[in-house]
Amino acid sequence: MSKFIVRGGKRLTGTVKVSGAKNSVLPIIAASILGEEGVSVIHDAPPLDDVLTINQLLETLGITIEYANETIRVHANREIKTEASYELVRKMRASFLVMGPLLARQGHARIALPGGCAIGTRPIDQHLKGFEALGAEIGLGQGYIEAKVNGRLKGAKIYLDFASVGATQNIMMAATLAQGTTTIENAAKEPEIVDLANYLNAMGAVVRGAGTGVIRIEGVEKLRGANHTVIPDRVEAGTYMIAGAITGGDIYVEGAIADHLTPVIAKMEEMGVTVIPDENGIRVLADRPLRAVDVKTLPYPGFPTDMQSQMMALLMVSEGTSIMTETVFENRYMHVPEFENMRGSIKVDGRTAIVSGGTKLVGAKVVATDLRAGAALILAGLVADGETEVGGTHHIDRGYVNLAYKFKQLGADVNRIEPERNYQEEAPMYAEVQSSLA
Ligand SMILES: CC(=O)N[C@H]1[C@@H](OP(=O)(O)OP(=O)(O)OC[C@H]2O[C@@H](n3ccc(=O)[nH]c3=O)[C@H](O)[C@@H]2O)O[C@H](CO)[C@@H](O)[C@@H]1O
Ligand SMILES: C=C(OP(=O)(O)O)C(=O)O
Repeated sequence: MSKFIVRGGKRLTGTVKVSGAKNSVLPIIAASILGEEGVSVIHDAPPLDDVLTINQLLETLGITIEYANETIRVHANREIKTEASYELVRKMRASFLVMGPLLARQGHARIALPGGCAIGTRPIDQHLKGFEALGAEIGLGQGYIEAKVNGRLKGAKIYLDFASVGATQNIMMAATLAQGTTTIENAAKEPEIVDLANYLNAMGAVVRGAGTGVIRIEGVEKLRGANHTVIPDRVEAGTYMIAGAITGGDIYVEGAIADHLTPVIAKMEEMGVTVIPDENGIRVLADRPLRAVDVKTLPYPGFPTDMQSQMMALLMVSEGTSIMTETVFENRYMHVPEFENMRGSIKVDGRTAIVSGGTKLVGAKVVATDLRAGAALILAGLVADGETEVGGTHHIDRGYVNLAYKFKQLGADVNRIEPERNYQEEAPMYAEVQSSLA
């Protein structure tokens, strides 16, 4: 079984470079389905398991994908199928993002139900409400959701009950080819929504207001492939920023965009970390004891839920008691028992976690229960006494490119131990990506 071995006690220094954002590239690859003419070229596409999964999904639809040197070329200018199988959708919820583009372009999509996962039940009712408002008929049966429309979708006004990132993206993509104007109210405002809107507009769509709570989409007849560079991953950047802070280090996170990380920077500064952004990245310097702070996760521009577990690792070793409140997902404290194995002191009551700081963490065998939990355990391992063994690496591979290598560049003692993988057998494309990185 593959695992990360972290030996604590190293102060991190130096530079680490951020990869393209997982949560941007996935919807952008899904949106490429809309390119009936030409080819899409997507730069800074990080070689992550999730990216390989969505590429495979598009290939099962009959789309040709070329992936080398972090650039993906999508040839969707051909006949495509409209069914996404359970095998691929179950691996990754974001697979459901192909529904909007398929429905818009083909008038039909049959996608396996994405189901729940470790961080909560994650319903898709807001996506479906949007598709129905645009005139689609939705059917549920035998583990699949089927959506169809006679002719084109029709623009509509859609109010989201929650500013869901996925629902905003799915509806935005569906609306690009609808007849007339669509307005999404209480839309999500994440930078990944803006990145997707920029890509759609480059394809010929007319999307306005992305990044605000109201997005307007004027439907057009046809979209074509476009060139696009994915934004840097703000969650990966935030994870390394916390690594700098937790080890009392002095690091530069190259490519990090401070505007995308405002709440993370604000909380770190409140704790006593010095954060110095410039136009190419962010320097993080921690040269004094850190103070406890309270943190509440919220949709953007609030504190990101995807940084909650990493922040909790930092709070465990800061002076004082902190209150963490998770408002986005109802069950995102699965990492707490793992932290407790490392002698972390945390009391969870529903959506609240009370973190007693000032803990001397001790290395232990722990397991990543989800992607960010895995990153947080590695962060805790960086300051724990002795050795921390982090299992569940498949979660971490969904979202962090070359994690052990990047940590080593900063001087951390993080190693990946793994049985030989037969990349060729697992996914032919994997072999290509790995060799392009070598
Ligand atoms: C691939 C990707 O971009 N994933 C991100 C995306 O996930 P995702 O797009 O799945 O997250 P959403 O914003 O949709 O979900 C947020 C909340 O809304 C609820 N909800 C969502 C849709 C719906 O139809 N009904 C409903 O009730 C969810 O259960 C959850 O409690 O945003 C999350 C919130 O920032 C991040 O943690 C994920 O990393
Ligand atoms: C929850 C996450 O991703 P996903 O929505 O793909 O599960 C994440 O990136 O932390």
